[in-house]
Amino acid sequence: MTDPLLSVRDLHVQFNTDDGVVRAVDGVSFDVARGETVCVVGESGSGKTVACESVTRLIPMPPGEIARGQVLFDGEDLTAVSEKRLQSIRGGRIAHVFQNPQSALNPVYPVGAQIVEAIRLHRDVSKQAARDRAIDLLDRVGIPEATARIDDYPHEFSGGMKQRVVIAMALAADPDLLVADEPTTALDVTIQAQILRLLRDLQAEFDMSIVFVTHDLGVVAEIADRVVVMYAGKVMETGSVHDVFDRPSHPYTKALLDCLPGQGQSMRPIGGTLPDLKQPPAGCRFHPRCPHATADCRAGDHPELLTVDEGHEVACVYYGPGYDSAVIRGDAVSESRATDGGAVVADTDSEDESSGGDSR
Ligand SMILES: Nc1ncnc2c1ncn2[C@@H]1O[C@H](COP(=O)(O)OP(=O)(O)OP(=O)(O)O)[C@@H](O)[C@H]1O
Ligand code: NI
Repeated sequence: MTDPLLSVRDLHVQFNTDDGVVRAVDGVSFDVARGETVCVVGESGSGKTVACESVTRLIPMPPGEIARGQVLFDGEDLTAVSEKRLQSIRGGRIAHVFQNPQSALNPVYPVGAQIVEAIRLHRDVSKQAARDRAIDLLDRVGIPEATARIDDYPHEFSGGMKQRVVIAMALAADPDLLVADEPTTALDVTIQAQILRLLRDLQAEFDMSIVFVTHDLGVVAEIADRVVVMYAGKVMETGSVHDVFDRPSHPYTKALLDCLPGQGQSMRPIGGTLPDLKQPPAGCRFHPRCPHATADCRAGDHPELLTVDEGHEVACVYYGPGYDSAVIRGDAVSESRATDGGAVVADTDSEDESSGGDSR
């Protein structure tokens, strides 16, 4: 097995504010293999952006601080390298794409000039060669008539087309890793789907790894190889997209999946709110909202990640000694569904039961 391209290890990122220390990322570890798409998912405020921006130290420091941990990129610890070294990696070997394409484009320059600049920043090529490559990139990301549009200004493109331009710019230096933070959230649904398909195609073509941040599990199903489920600064569950969708094993993951709109339903939020990251609850961060919480969940440290299947890890006491994980995984639920109508989970909804009990 080759080393992962990116290995985030025991990362602790905090914000030292007047009101106290916000522990936004609190001991997060995950790997990204070459050519792999890893989705980081979780509710708003769970630390997804802070974790991903810390990879290239994009968070404001101060008030931000990487208090502990390592970010190994191709074996080099990016938390320890010089700012100069980091600048050459940013936009070069690691490219970021953000939610709002507007913020990545300069309104006073034509898009082509901006892509040419991005290319020439990281590659020693002539202006003409860079311009040809810019046209090629615009074409590859699906801008129609790229040759004619290269000298257009950002405002002459629609939101979806602008995001394509930004993606072309991110690809300019042929990065090994693309970090995309909710790149489709601001776009309408059809455009979202097109951009996701585009990223999937480009990944294969450019042989990139992608870290994709989203709070939308529908998007995860669409593009992820592996998934990191975050909650309140912690990794709650991690595994392949099949592990997480077919055998969700943390009550939080299950709750997120239950929020996915089913037939004729709209998105439902999980009950309760995120904990205060300045004073997180003792024990499992999710216990105040968890229907299965026991005294063990309410005391001590947040549970360790435990391996439940190869490559599938869960931070929940139910996978430790003395507990029956079937209660969470639902093996017991489907059993009892067949016999007593599935009264194990608290949210028994009689209408759901009559329509087959499919709560997803
Ligand atoms: N500059 C800052 N100063 C203080 N706290 C911050 C700062 N930036 C982020 N935080 C806090 O860090 C926590 C994690 O935020 P983050 O943006 O990573 O969440 P997220 O999972 O990306 O959410 P979203 O889905 O809304 O983008 C939040 O509680 C947020 O308020
Ligand atoms: Ni975010």
